[in-house]
Amino acid sequence: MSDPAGPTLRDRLRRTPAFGADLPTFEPDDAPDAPHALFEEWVLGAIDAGAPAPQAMTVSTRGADGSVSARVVVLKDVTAEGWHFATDARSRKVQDLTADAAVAATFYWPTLARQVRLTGRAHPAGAEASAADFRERSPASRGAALATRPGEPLGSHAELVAAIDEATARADADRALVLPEWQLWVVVPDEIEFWQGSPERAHVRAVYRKESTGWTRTRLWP
Ligand SMILES: Cc1cc2nc3c(=O)[nH]c(=O)nc-3n(C[C@H](O)[C@H](O)[C@H](O)COP(=O)(O)O)c2cc1C
Repeated sequence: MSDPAGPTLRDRLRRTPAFGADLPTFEPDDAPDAPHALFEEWVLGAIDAGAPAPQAMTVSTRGADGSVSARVVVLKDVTAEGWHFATDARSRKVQDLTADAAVAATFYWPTLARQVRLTGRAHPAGAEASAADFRERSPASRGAALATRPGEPLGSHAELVAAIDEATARADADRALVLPEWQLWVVVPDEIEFWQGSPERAHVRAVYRKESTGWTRTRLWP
């Protein structure tokens, strides 16, 4: 709780700057023809600049009942096919995407004041790619994935820790062990927006849209 005599939460939020001063620039006129190349440039720039969790991707979905939800996942790769992430087939996001493939994915690199927004559709990458992704995980990550029962009520934290210990030992003993519910998913965008914040508030915004002839690129008012 904040000190009742001190500044309010509202004051603190208003006084906290959203961006730093030393920001990169973005010139859409010089950007690559395909958004994949620009995204790669930006995510590599975020990694090289030491941005925290540069691979964090917020995936937003819509369920069969129309309810929406969003959560952070780890970006595994970007290929000509799309943006890859891995998850458990029993999770809400997979239930949502199975009912409705429409998806949005968002990246934000705060120290660079850069945001990327994708919208499109998602599909599973297939059993082989999913198993390969699972096998590439560390024993601890495989153990954690094997132990969990996504979204089910959990009695205590100790129960989780014991389940992870037991599953990690199994994963350690058997390199070939794969969680059947492990799924690699691919987000295939039809629109990608790149946004570069500016200390002068002249933010730069450009959107790529997929047309039958290829990608178009348009500068937008921020
Ligand atoms: C930084 C970060 C990375 C995460 N990476 C993943 C991931 O790669 N896959 C995943 O299923 N959940 C990941 N999670 C957990 C999800 O955000 C989410 O809590 C979980 O997948 C359940 O989501 P759902 O019930 O909406 O499907 C991550 C969370 C954070 C904060």
